[in-house]
Amino acid sequence: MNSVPFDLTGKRVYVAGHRGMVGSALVRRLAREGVTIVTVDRNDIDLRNQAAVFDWFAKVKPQVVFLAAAKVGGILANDTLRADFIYDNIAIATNVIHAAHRNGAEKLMFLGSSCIYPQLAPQPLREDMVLTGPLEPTNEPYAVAKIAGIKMAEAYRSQYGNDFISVMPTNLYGPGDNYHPEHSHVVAALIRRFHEAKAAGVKSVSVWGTGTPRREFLYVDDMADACVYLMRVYSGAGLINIGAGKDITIAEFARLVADVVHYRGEIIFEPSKPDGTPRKLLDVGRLEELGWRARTSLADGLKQAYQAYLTRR
Ligand SMILES: NC(=O)C1=CN([C@@H]2O[C@H](COP(=O)(O)OP(=O)(O)OC[C@H]3O[C@@H](n4cnc5c(N)ncnc54)[C@H](OP(=O)(O)O)[C@@H]3O)[C@@H](O)[C@H]2O)C=CC1
Ligand SMILES: C[C@H]1O[C@H](OP(=O)(O)OP(=O)(O)OC[C@H]2O[C@@H](n3cnc4c(=O)[nH]c(N)nc43)[C@H](O)[C@@H]2O)[C@@H](O)[C@@H](O)C1=O
Repeated sequence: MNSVPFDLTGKRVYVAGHRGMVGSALVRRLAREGVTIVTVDRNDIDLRNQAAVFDWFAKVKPQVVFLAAAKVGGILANDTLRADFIYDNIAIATNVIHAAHRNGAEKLMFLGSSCIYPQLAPQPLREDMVLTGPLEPTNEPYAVAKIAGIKMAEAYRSQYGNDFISVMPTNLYGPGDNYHPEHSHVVAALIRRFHEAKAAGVKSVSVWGTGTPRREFLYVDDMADACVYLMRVYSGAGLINIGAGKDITIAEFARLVADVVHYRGEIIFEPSKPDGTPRKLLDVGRLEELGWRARTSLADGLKQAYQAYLTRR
């Protein structure tokens, strides 16, 4: 596996999706790197608009690109807004990756997701398991769009020699998360639901599904640190999983969140809501071989995430 030092110092670094949870964590993390961070608001450039993206790239010519922009959501959003998830995410990936190539970007990192792996693949999930089996139905459109982005990065490396890499993050949480009652991921959803139940003195709180699926959670500032680290040290066609290396059942996780929020009521499960894939623990062997490990424990991360929720603007 190639480990080629890439010096970020003094470079013009474009963070696509800079207002999002990962994008804002990347901006925080890159502030320590002596780079010129370049961003553009969605109201100015909709990354689904190819002409606008090509014009902007030709003017700004970012040297490095973190492609964190995407249509993102939890299991219910993915399962209901299926056309939006595939259209937006294929459009964003194709426009930004091609624009980076056309304008000579020295390096680009595409952010995929752990949902690209087959629904029932052996665990933990290794990077070579992509496309070895059927995908999880609830987020298949999103996963197909992410796989397209991965394949584009590989194809541009093969045909044009572009140094475009792809990383596969596990479930992420932390400051700047999306707290939408239906469309959020489980961490933000339960922080908000338990907090509101505590404030209202509600006797019980419902958690979707059976509580039996297992999930791995990585604090978003660890994710940003891993991305900057890999941008500096990794250059290759293969994917790199970014994870915490351990998982937990949703039932145990809900208990953890209730404890952090100090909610004392009952937790009841709603089996009519989708469980999604039973497990998606990432194999982080490649990441550790490259010298990076997650530092924030789930207990500490949840405390910080709850504080961020309480102080969010
Ligand atoms: N959250 C998670 O658990 C995981 C996330 N990922 C990946 O990490 C990346 C970031 O995710 P996350 O930070 O959670 O997502 P967010 O939804 O928090 O951020 C996504 C960002 O993309 C921007 N964006 C979306 N559509 C467009 C568009 N058409 N034009 C311009 N900008 C757009 C949004 O802008 P605006 O805010 O203005 O709408 C937002 O800033 C994504 O690629 C996602 O697939 C991977 C695995 C897990
Ligand atoms: C990152 C990943 O995120 C998505 O996949 P997911 O991991 O299934 O995402 P999730 O966080 O929404 O659910 C995790 C588990 O949690 C349970 N669960 C309980 N109660 C709530 C709840 O209130 N909200 C949500 N969302 N889930 C709940 C839920 O039933 C499921 O078993 C992909 O669409 C895709 O976007 C992707 O790549």
